Amino acid sequence: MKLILIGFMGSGKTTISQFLGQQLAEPVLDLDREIERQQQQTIPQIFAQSGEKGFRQIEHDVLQQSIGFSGILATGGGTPLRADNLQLLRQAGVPVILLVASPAETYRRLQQQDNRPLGNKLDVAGIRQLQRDRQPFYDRCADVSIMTDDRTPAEITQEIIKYLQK
Ligand SMILES: Nc1ncnc2c1ncn2[C@@H]1O[C@H](COP(=O)(O)OP(=O)(O)OP(=O)(O)O)[C@@H](O)[C@H]1O
Ligand SMILES: O=C(O)C1=C[C@@H](O)[C@@H](O)[C@H](O)C1
Ligand SMILES: [Mg+2]
Repeated sequence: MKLILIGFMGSGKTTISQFLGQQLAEPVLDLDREIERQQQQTIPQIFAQSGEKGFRQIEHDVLQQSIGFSGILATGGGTPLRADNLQLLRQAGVPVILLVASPAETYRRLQQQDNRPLGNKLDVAGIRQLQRDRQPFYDRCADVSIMTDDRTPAEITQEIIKYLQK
């Protein structure tokens, strides 16, 4: 593993991981996509069948399998919430980068897709509250935090590369 991206839904983990993979010529593993591949179900289908509790257990198991992967790991928005996941992410011994977007920008981005069972029903106030609830978990995990509002994926990617070169 070369680096790990964490952050709230819509902060850009999946998008930025693809840019970083291109720029750094590293393979990319997206935890949500890997879960869907292994389960042969979409994330909404897993939530509908097994609930959030079932999803979190699958997420943990797939993270445990994936943590030895050498490349760029994009996590799910809730991955750092479990203490055992936090431990796995920290033990990887690579930079953990937190991507941040404001509630209004997050709302705007989440409108573009209907594949987040925990995000799609939230209004801006609901997003602000859930971000607040999760902030301590993200902070415990992250080495550095990067604001993504009003910046293109290419600009954010360059900032991360600069950080890695320091
Ligand atoms: N810097 C940015 N500026 C504008 N739009 C962006 C930016 N980064 C990502 N987006 C858009 O926001 C949406 C969410 O991005 P993405 O899927 O990468 O988020 P994510 O952090 O992986 O979310 P999740 O935790 O739900 O997997 C996408 O439609 C994407 O194109
Ligand atoms: O923030 C969350 O709890 C989630 C984020 C997504 O990446 C998915 O992992 C799933 O929709 C749950
Ligand atoms: Mg994603």
